[in-house]
Amino acid sequence: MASIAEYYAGKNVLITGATGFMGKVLVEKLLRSCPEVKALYLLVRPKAGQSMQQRVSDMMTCKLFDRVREDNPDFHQKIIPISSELMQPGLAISPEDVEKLTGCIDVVFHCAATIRFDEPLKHALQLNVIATQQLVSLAKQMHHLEAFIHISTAYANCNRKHIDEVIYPPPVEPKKLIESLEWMDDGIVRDITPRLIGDRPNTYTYTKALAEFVVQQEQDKLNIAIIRPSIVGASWQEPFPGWIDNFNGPSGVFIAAGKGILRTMRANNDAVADLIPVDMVINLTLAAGWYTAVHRPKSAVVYNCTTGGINPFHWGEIEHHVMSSFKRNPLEQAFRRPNANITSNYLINQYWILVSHKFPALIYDLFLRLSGQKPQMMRIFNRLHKAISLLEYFSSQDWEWNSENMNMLMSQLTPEDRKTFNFDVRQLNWPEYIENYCIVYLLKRLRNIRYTFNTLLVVFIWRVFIARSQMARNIWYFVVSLCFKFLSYFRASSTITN
Ligand SMILES: CCCCCCCCCCCCCCCC(=O)SCCNC(=O)CCNC(=O)[C@H](O)C(C)(C)COP(=O)(O)OP(=O)(O)OC[C@H]1O[C@@H](n2cnc3c(N)ncnc32)[C@H](O)[C@@H]1OP(=O)(O)O
Ligand SMILES: NC(=O)C1=CN([C@@H]2O[C@H](COP(=O)(O)OP(=O)(O)OC[C@H]3O[C@@H](n4cnc5c(N)ncnc54)[C@H](OP(=O)(O)O)[C@@H]3O)[C@@H](O)[C@H]2O)C=CC1
Repeated sequence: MASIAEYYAGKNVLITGATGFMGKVLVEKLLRSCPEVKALYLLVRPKAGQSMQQRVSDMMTCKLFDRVREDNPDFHQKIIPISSELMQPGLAISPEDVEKLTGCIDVVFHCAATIRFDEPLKHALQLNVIATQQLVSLAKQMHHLEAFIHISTAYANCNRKHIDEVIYPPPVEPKKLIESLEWMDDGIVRDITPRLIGDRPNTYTYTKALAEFVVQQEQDKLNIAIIRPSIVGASWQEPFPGWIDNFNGPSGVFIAAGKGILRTMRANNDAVADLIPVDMVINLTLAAGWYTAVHRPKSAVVYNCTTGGINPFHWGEIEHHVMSSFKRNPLEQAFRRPNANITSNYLINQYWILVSHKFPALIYDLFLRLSGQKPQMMRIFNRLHKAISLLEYFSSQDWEWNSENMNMLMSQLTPEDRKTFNFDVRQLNWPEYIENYCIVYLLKRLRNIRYTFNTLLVVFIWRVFIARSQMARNIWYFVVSLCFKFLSYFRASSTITN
């Protein structure tokens, strides 16, 4: 049987959400560990004044792709951006692109979603459910499609305590919900949202559950796998330890605690913190793509991609390791010395919010006002309180996920693939992982300080040298005039070509 890299050799892969946190890691890993992959078609939208091409070019220059760049400086030739806005009918893909994609795609990875916990229901439904439905329709037209991999979340069924690797009946028939919300204005939808989502905490988990059902409906026509990661954190090993590019989930909490801003949060010390590193999730996703295409299971296979049942770590331990890491390696410009505590007691938490958050913020803002500056600390705390209030549901209780399919998949890999696409969460050393998670921010800062220091040093030595030596002065003027001539030449040639 073909190894994972052999399977992807010569394949055309379609990826949605490639500009996001997990999508980037997926693109990087495919290019690095499956170097014979034919092409990656990325569905990308223009955003914040940047064209789709510009966004993809910027993404490929980021540090995450350093190792790929080293192995293959021309890797960008394998990336084919396709303009697509998933909120639009037909995903706003041009007819020419639809023809191109239906004719050549072998594997689809659907990562795009809105992961905001406060997303209005209509918007979350449009992106997480309707866009998924449209992508599935497009996939059904693909002549050579071998696998459709949908990224869901382990919390899609967080209204249950024990979660098996099955697709549970949806809380409502998605088609009916879409039809009924169509005619309602945003105000009415906002009012009825709590009743609709019922015992789920937000529109995110609710719409991700509906999306799983939508994908499952096509299991007779497509080879489907559904990946359900729990809380996706910084990378464990690849392409280097501690890579993260956002403040979602625990990352924002860790930084707020490291900066000494966050002092208290509601979480259960003894509850399992089901964190999983992004590189492990992506390794499992690629392995699932391979398995689905090669074995073509009769029905959709669900992979609960979690750590708690196999290598549990608890919020209390996380608190301990995060705080000790920041105490040993303090962040720059911290508001106060880091000292955050978690408690499951509502009243104790409220007390500390008053004493350790609101009171110091008030004093600091008073100081800013008196010194003629704009007060800002209370605003920061209000936003932080909003963010953590949305996360507390996940840190105050625990769930049990069955992960038999994850174990089954691991047993199917060759020993070589088990190393290259490692998702064996038993190998995770939590204290070491947390240390890397926290320290990466510090390293970035230190690197900036080191660059600034080195630049200043060079300028200083040069100034001293120039002031003392006629020869150094001559070399300096020669180099400057050469640069000037070069610039003039380029300006002139670009004017001619325009
Ligand atoms: C030592 C202690 C150990 C204990 C530690 C316990 C950790 C317990 C984690 C559980 C984690 C469960 C995760 C479920 C697992 C999925 O299913 S994963 C999907 C995860 N999705 C998310 O995490 C998205 C959550 N975020 C959101 O929904 C939105 O960002 C929010 C929170 C509603 C805020 O929205 P917004 O007000 O429009 O503004 P936004 O620009 O997004 O952020 C505003 C500010 O909040 C801050 N912020 C955003 N997110 C966070 C955050 N997670 N934390 C802190 N600040 C944040 C931002 O930095 C920003 O600050 P400024 O830069 O303006 O100063
Ligand atoms: N992060 C986590 O902890 C977890 C994530 N997941 C799941 O993993 C997947 C990826 O999550 P993650 O990478 O963290 O999310 P990000 O928010 O980092 O990325 C979301 C991606 O979706 C794209 N997207 C959003 N809206 C649109 C749109 N209208 N049209 C086109 N593209 C759009 C974004 O593109 P753009 O850059 O243009 O905005 C981005 O590429 C999601 O399905 C999520 O549910 C599951 C469990 C945990």
